[in-house]
Amino acid sequence: MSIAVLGAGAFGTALAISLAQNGPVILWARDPGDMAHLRENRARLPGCRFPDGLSVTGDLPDAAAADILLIAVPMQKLRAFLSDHAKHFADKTLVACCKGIELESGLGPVAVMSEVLPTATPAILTGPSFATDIARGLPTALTLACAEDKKGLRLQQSLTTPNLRIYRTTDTIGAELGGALKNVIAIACGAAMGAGLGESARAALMTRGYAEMQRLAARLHADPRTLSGLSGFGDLSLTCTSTQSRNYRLGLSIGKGEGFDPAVTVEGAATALAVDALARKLGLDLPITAAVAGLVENRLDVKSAMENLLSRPLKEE
Ligand SMILES: NC(=O)C1=CN([C@@H]2O[C@H](COP(=O)(O)OP(=O)(O)OC[C@H]3O[C@@H](n4cnc5c(N)ncnc54)[C@H](OP(=O)(O)O)[C@@H]3O)[C@@H](O)[C@H]2O)C=CC1
Ligand SMILES: O=C(CO)COP(=O)(O)O
Repeated sequence: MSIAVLGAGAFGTALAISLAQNGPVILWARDPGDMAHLRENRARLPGCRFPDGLSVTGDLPDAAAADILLIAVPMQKLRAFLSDHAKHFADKTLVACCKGIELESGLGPVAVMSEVLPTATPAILTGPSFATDIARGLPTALTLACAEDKKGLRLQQSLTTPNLRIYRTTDTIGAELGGALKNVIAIACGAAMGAGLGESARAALMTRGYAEMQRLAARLHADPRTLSGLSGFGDLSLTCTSTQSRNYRLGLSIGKGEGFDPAVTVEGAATALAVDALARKLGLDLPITAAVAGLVENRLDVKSAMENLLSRPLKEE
């Protein structure tokens, strides 16, 4: 099965580098610049050399001729990207590699792909993985979710590499929620750490944040086991504890009262707003998510957000 990765950000580039261990891979960039010549993506993933099997193109129809298309553009850009190139994607197997919930619709990547391209086969690749770790060949495990199990099995086999171990599920809703929601909780954890509230506060936010993730997942009929796996508990643990995470770093800067580069991809910011709106619509109580929405919109400071959380009525765990 031939593979192309569409979107040459840090994650798309890292996946292409890893997959090229198995055979030829095409990496599509909207602006390839001198990547092909340098054999490196200096802007997004500096220091990670391209293996011989990786070719770079700016020609989308050429890349989209591959059997499997990994879509690695940010969540809030996904719908427009798919619509703009719909004629090339109509009957394809599309694997979303983004983590987030769309602001306008409250949908995750698989649902957006199904809506825009009803004749394509949608799947999602998600889980705890920093792009640099994958590109450097460090051991990483991810979840591949595809509602059609036979197709999911083929994808699992095609996307496994010597350092990338892929687990499989048919629960696309759980997989996309795990990846999206952990980013929101990572912002909360970063904010607490940045404001000097301590590691016990972070552990409480991770645990109660995980309860919010499970609450929303249950309401949207995800399998609870998915959330306790790589896309959920796994990615939450990684993202809430590492300064490699951009979501965690945004939180840190909010906690410290510092600015943050708006050009950096931080999926949890828009996702917090999308999930907060969705929770209100569904009548669900997601107080940490609501606090993060307040922080990213500058309606709330960390001190007040924590006071709000601590003064809520006492309840059973
Ligand atoms: N980085 C990581 O460690 C991981 C990231 N992810 C997920 O991967 C997704 C992408 O993140 P990441 O690669 O890190 O982000 P980056 O900021 O590194 O790159 C984003 C990429 O998307 C491209 N892009 C942006 N808008 C469009 C558009 N309208 N059409 C086509 N291409 C577009 C950019 O192109 P250009 O360069 O031309 O601006 C860039 O190549 C996110 O959802 C993230 O959560 C998942 C796991 C790990
Ligand atoms: O999703 C990731 C790790 O699994 C990357 O996290 P950030 O987007 O916060 O950098």
